[in-house]
Amino acid sequence: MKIPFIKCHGSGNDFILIDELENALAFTEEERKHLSLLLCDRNNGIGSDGILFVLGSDKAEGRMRMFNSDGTEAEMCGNGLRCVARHMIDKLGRSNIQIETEKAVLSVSQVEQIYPSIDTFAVAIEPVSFDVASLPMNFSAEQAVDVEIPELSERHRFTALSVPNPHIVSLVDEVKEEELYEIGKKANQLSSVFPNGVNVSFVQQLEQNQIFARTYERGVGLTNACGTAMSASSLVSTLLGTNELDTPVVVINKGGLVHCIVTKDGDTYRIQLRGNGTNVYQAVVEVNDDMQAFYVHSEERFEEENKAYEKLQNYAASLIGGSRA
Ligand SMILES: N[C@@H](CCC[C@H](N)C(=O)O)C(=O)O
Repeated sequence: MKIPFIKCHGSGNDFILIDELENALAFTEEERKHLSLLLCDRNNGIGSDGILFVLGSDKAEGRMRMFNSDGTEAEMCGNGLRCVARHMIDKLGRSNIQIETEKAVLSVSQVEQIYPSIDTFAVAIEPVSFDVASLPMNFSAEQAVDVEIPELSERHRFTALSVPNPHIVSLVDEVKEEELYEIGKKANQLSSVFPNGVNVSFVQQLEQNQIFARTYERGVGLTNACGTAMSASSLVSTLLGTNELDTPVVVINKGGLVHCIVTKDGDTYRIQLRGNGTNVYQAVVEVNDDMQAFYVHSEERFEEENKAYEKLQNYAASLIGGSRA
């Protein structure tokens, strides 16, 4: 079968976007899982953190389903939703639409650029809950805000929240990648505490309304950035750190930067995530019937937008004293 796709990314969190509706494809659940395992593989596949399947919806202009590279489906994907928003906005020629996701119908729009020449998309990250049952997480209280999880680490404190996929966030003085990898891996093997797994983030407050976030993603491992994690991290560092409500928090990540705006409406927190939705190339992948082999042809690259994105990446790296040269 021939499958047209777009290779795209949000903050370097990269995806294969397949529009099932546009291409008259209707995969079974097993096929979506198999395609994710086959195509996301960094060594033998196309290589990506996940697949974004775009489907029709009777509640919104479109529907997104997101599969991690290990073939599991996630409730939500913030960076992926920006890519799907861009795809649908380009397709429909409208700058404000709604996309159905597993847990909610979410507003997405094209907004003011966060950096010169970077088309920017704002997506709602909702619903947000601090109830441990919403992750789910087995814990001795209804919420786990700034608590120790001795099974995971004796050094760090964590806050658990769903946005609506499951996250734990730890504010640290310095993000140590190896330590994050170990804790993230352990958390995803600790089914007595996190029966459905969890995304684990380390967050460093750089200055007021500016943080650096790094995430070990459930179903993937360490990624350049995770949109829901950056949203969760902005909220947690607003509650426990020095960020302000209603003010863009600049979240620097390994793949660039985004802005997150946290608002409070009564007891409800809302987060808006703003950032790129960059297309790298589009192509057609031919997959054999048993989904064990594939061939990619007719690749068309989007050079200009990728050059523009490199400038954003260099700028983001300069903010944390790094260089991508
Ligand atoms: N990278 C995503 C999140 C993808 C899903 C996550 N790994 C999970 O299983 O919850 C994002 O940008 O939010």
